[in-house]
Amino acid sequence: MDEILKYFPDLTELQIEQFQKLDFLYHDWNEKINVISRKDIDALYTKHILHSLGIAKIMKFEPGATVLDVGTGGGFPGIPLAILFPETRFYLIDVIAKKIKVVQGVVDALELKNVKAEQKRAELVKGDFDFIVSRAVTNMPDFVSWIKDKIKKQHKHTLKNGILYLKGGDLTEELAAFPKATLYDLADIFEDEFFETKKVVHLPLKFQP
Ligand SMILES: C[S@@+](CC[C@H](N)C(=O)[O-])C[C@H]1O[C@@H](n2cnc3c(N)ncnc32)[C@H](O)[C@@H]1O
Repeated sequence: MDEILKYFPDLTELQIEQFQKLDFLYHDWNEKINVISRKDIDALYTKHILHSLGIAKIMKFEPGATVLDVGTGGGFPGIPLAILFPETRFYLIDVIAKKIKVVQGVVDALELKNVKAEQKRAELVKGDFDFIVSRAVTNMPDFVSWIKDKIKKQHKHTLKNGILYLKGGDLTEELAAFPKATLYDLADIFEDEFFETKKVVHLPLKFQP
């Protein structure tokens, strides 16, 4: 939890309480349904929560904005972002029903009113969103083909809307077809060797697939 406060010192008491509760909730749920690898669960705050919040260091979601989290698994990056931006509406989807069961359990326990979680395949999601976030789901070309018709064509929020994708490793080849993509290095933001190869890819609305 100290890691979160170090980089997000302005949290409200409610947000601190919600982030603190994640420790118990994920340990508890993970006993029943494995959504976080055993070796990572003890580093929950760094490897999952802070990593998810890396997106918030790149983009401030405005009140009323809508965010789709594709392939959320146990709720990453969607749940940490929903705690941080309580006025933003988050729609978390995953194709595996039992993962959504965990997400719904965490959402209910935290009383997060700004989150809807649903078992759904990305390609079948209806609607349009200001932002689409994701972590570790598929390669960028496939991802873009799944979701490119789900970003609002006209938006009243920020000029920087679009896709925010948490990625690791060398992305040169994967992003070759997306010259408008900007890479943000999380190692420049968070002091922990875990973030050495971690990036946020921002692909704005008018990208050219
Ligand atoms: C490696 S996990 C990552 C989970 C989470 N984003 C995280 O970072 O912890 C990939 C997730 O994507 C989901 N997924 C894969 N293809 C999908 C699709 N077409 N639509 C929705 N979810 C999908 C899987 O079920 C799985 O939960």
